[in-house]
Amino acid sequence: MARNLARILGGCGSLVPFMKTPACPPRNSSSIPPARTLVQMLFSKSRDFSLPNSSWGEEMMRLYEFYNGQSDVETEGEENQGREWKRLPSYNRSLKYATGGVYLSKIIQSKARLFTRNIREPGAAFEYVLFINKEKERCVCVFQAGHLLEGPPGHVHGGAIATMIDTVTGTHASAISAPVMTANLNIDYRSPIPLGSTVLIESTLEKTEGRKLYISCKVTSTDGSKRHTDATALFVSISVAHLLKG
Ligand SMILES: CCCCCCCC/C=C\CCCCCCCC(=O)SCCNC(=O)CCNC(=O)[C@H](O)C(C)(C)COP(=O)(O)OP(=O)(O)OC[C@H]1O[C@@H](n2cnc3c(N)ncnc32)[C@H](O)[C@@H]1OP(=O)(O)O
Repeated sequence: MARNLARILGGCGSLVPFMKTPACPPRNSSSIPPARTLVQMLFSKSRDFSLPNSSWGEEMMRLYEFYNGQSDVETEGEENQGREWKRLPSYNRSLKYATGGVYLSKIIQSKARLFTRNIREPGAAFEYVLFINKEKERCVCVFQAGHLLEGPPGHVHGGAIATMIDTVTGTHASAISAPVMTANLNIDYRSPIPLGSTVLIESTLEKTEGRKLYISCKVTSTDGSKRHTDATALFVSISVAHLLKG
């Protein structure tokens, strides 16, 4: 299942064989990238945004190392090491493999990118890493909120918090039953989140009913002493055809 999610979450490099035309056709020869750049575009490995970068603060690094130390490292063809958690890689494309259809094909060839992984400046916006427990009952996300996410002065915008809750619960639901879409999201904002701080976002699978997955979520300070946000979410499993309607 985790491998299945990793496949869906995979990066844009692997889309290339499925594309009939270049992602951004050049208007004239002067806009053709140099050969070295083309080689990099075709063969470089997509950036995994869930790995540490220079913007991660002390608390972000401490928690990353804490959960990563309890996580299996995925290696091709090797047995799991039996640890409790697994880090979920994260790329700036939400789809790895095109499944056909003109609408989807247009999206893939467009500039569309996964919202939370769109801002390339390290530390500017959504810095996060997600871990899922092996039984998939729980996910934990370590989130550091950058300056572009300001809402009330010095604090994180409520929409940015909602985005992260949707991302964590949505990734959790996808790991259980991909693909899914958010049908309902309820949020109680209890205390503001200081900009630049690191918080924990934890999701729990409450129940499944046919195609419906009910997930609860809380955002707390990293020591658990402060409750920032509570949420509940309903996800519905969809067929890929649902996304092809346009
Ligand atoms: C190939 C794709 C792969 C994707 C994989 C991604 C991998 C992860 C990648 C990157 C990680 C980032 C993760 C981010 C996650 C973000 C997710 C979003 O933000 S999604 C965007 C916002 N959501 C919408 O735009 C939905 C719009 N709504 C719909 O499309 C439909 O309404 C939908 C799919 C939700 C349901 O439509 P129906 O036709 O399939 O099914 P019906 O029959 O209406 O509902 C099914 C059941 O759900 C209940 N239901 C539906 N909506 C409900 C609601 N709002 N409240 C309560 N119940 C509801 C119904 O009553 C029904 O229940 P009964 O089976 O009869 O018991």
